[in-house]
Amino acid sequence: MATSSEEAPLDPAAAPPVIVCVGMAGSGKTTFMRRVNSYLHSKQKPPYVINLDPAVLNVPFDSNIDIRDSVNYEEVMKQYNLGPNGGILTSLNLFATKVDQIVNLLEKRAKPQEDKAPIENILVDTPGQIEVFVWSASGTILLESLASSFPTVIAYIIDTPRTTSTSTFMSNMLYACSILYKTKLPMVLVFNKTDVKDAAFAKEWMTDFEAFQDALQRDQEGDDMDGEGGSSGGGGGYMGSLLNSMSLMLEEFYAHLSVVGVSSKVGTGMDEFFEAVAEKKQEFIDDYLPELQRRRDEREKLKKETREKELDKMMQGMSGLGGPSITNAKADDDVEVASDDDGEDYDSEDDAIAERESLQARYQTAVGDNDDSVMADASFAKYLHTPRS
Ligand SMILES: Nc1nc2c(ncn2[C@@H]2O[C@H](COP(=O)(O)OP(=O)(O)OP(=O)(O)O)[C@@H](O)[C@H]2O)c(=O)[nH]1
Repeated sequence: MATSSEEAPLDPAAAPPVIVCVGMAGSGKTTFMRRVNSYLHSKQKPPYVINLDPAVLNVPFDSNIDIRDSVNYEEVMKQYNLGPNGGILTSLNLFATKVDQIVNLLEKRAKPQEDKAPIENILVDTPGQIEVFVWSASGTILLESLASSFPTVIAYIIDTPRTTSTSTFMSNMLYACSILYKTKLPMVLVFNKTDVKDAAFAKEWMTDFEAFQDALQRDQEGDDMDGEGGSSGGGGGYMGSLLNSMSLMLEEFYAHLSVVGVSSKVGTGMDEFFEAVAEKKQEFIDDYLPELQRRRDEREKLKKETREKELDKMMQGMSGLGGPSITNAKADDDVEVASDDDGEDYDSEDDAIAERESLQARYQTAVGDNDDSVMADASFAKYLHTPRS
């Protein structure tokens, strides 16, 4: 029987976009996800929701795939003796081993089916600790796997009222910039909580360098009034000139972003957000997909070269066994090293077996059937269900 991976790949233009929501703790990421979810439901286009935050207590919307159904975060911390961040990271690592299953399932759901309409949007919620997700190997694997089948867009959520000083604004922009360069995916900047503070100031700072200069000046004056060097913005002295140069440097970065203002609480800005997602989806197809393909080809080439090198080495080794070597000294060395290695291997073999067994036991607990399992069930597919309610 043909597996989904053998079936015709999805046409990127017809494939649903994957919207990956990232944002600092308290930026309103969960509220935003809830709003987007209900907006799409109101348009009769229910999204496919994936929760990748193993530590979240309550998700105020139904998710189709929930990392918590597969990995027991508390148990991971206990079993591996980890803190909260290590627990999230290890949970993501365990979950990342199942990414092929997820992508296969999403590919199936994105194609027309007899009984179900194909999904039109895939929403992904990520852990509040951005760095754990964005900078971890498993985060990269998850994102790359999704991006290899679907146009993937990052929605970076920003707390607008807390970004009104030039220095916090710049910190946020640098963070967004680092995420963009790390993930290499198109990004929509979502200025949230616009019911409290309009995002016009931020849009202006991103498009008009002089407006940012004026704001810097104002922050500096504010700091001077504080007397102590102040904390309102950090526009003065060394900080002032640093912010100045950075805003110049970031001009190119701003040019590649879509910026929208939303209020997750009130519900404004949703149409603009989806327009931005459509724009970034097209950008993904035009710019990112060829780049992704180039990287994939490069990786394949490298793998092939390594394989050929190994094969070469092996063939040389085999021909060395066939008769007297013309480079005896080298051959002697080789034998010596080999026998040394053998001895060491034998000694450490017991350790290796013990280590393997203990790892095996932990892994068993992680994925196994016992009650302490950190993986709620090894037969993962059964958790890839439709919304619960
Ligand atoms: N006024 C206003 N408040 C908002 C908005 N969106 C979120 N909030 C509030 O911001 C706070 C944080 O929102 P969350 O959605 O929990 O933020 P989060 O980024 O998921 O936070 P973590 O769960 O800590 O990662 C809550 O008190 C929300 O009610 C908004 O658009 N307007």
